[in-house]
Amino acid sequence: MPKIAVSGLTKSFKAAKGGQLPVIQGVDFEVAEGEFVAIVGPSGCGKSTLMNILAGFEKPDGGSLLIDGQPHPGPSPQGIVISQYGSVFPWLTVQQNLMFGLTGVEHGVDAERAKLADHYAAMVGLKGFENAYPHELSGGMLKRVELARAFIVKPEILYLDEPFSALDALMNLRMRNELLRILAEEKHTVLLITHDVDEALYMADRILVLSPRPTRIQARFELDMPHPRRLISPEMDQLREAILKELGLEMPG
Ligand SMILES: Nc1ncnc2c1ncn2[C@@H]1O[C@H](COP(=O)(O)OP(=O)(O)OP(=O)(O)O)[C@@H](O)[C@H]1O
Repeated sequence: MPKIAVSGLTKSFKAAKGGQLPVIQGVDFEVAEGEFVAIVGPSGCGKSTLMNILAGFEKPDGGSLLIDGQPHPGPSPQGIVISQYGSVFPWLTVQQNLMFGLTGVEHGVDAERAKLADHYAAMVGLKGFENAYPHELSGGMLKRVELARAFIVKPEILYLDEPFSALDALMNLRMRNELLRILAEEKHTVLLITHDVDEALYMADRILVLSPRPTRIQARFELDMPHPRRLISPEMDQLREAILKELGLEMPG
């Protein structure tokens, strides 16, 4: 059974000038457990709307969305979203931010939760910063706190909505490697929404290309390649060109 099964999904919004603005027009795909699927699409096509529906924050008008064969349970710790905007609490230390989501009895007493928080802080390279406040950290370090905060609750699905797009180019590349390293240790199902084709090529097992709004899936690409990947190779160049062509960007011959 697929982890996520989406079929015939549709969504419209009320348009500012009256009438309906169709945004999603019949999206179908499945994601297997442990698979990393990237969804790329042109600006304004409906990527964030699709992600909000997939993560359970928004209801579709039509179609079905099943998680483990069941109707979507809505937002829950089973599915964690990481977006470009960040969600770290500025008034809590790194350790307190990481402990925040550990509310279950299985997480034990405070001392055990603090130990778990420190383990995850170390996993994302923040050892020694457990007692630092967010304003004392760089943008890349804040992103690491967010990754740790997502992984510590052991979500079954990670929803990544342009997670690294607010970082500078070098930090963006670092965080891709960091994410892949953690995913190799702790297998999760991942859905990444991005406009960055290279980000998708670097990390995903499969890439779905969305059409302009009202969006549907226009093309699908399989990437049966081991990690770490070289972004410059004849195979990657061919894939990149094919995806950019689907997005309406022809490379000069
Ligand atoms: N709550 C809403 N009410 C009305 N219209 C909306 C709403 N949310 C999104 N839209 C419209 O739906 C369309 C798709 O928006 P969405 O943010 O999903 O696109 P996107 O592909 O994520 O965009 P970008 O690449 O620029 O981030 C846009 O035209 C937007 O104005």
